[in-house]
Amino acid sequence: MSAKPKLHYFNGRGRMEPIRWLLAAAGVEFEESYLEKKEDLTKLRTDGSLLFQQVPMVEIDGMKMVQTRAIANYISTKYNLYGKDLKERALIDMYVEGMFDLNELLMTHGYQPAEKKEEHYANMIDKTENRYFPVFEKVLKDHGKDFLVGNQLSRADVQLLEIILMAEEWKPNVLAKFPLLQSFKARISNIPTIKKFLQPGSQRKPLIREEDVPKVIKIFY
Ligand SMILES: N[C@@H](CCC(=O)N[C@@H](CS[C@H](CC=O)c1ccccc1)C(=O)NCC(=O)O)C(=O)O
Repeated sequence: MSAKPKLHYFNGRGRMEPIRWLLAAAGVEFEESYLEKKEDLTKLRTDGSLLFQQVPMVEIDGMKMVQTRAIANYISTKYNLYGKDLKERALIDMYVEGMFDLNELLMTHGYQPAEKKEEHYANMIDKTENRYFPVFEKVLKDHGKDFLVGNQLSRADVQLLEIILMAEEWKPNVLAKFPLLQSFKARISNIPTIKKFLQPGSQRKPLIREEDVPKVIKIFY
């Protein structure tokens, strides 16, 4: 039995949350090592653990993986969350890259300075409702299956549920015009491994509180 993956990041969502979601959906237990101060980051850097001096870093299968997308690709391939063939993987990649673009907005909103928050929010919600969610609503309609690609769970389904929940945190009725996304959310949330991850006490991280933002920034700058 290989050792559990070990995630190195601060105790929050940031760029590591999509990786936590994938591991949880795959039913893979993982450990976490939290960076709490700049010295914790410096230590990882000086012992040569960070290829680009950055986190996320995941110790998995004897590797110290960095770069969120590379880590997510590895986990998705290893745990069969990447479709059944090259064409399904191509669709999954397109959908997931779009989701990463939306996630960049959703993930960073809480970190925006006061003077940028209103404009950032308007753009974030506009892109959510008018660029990204309409695409996935149509994919679900045209594909007509339980999942976005093929007929099995993939990383695309996992990451779409993650961003749906993040979008709802900022705008609770964001799915009002997307009935197929509403049923998708209920269906995927009910998958046992995901249902467990959504329970209180799991390793899923909460939305960052405004008062904690300076503490996170201080670790990295
Ligand atoms: N391409 C890479 C990029 C990885 C990356 O940007 N890592 C950062 C920490 S995460 C960041 C922390 C505050 O800015 C954050 C925290 C919360 C939300 C968004 C970003 C880092 O290590 N910054 C130190 C440095 O760059 O010297 C990847 O996809 O993995």
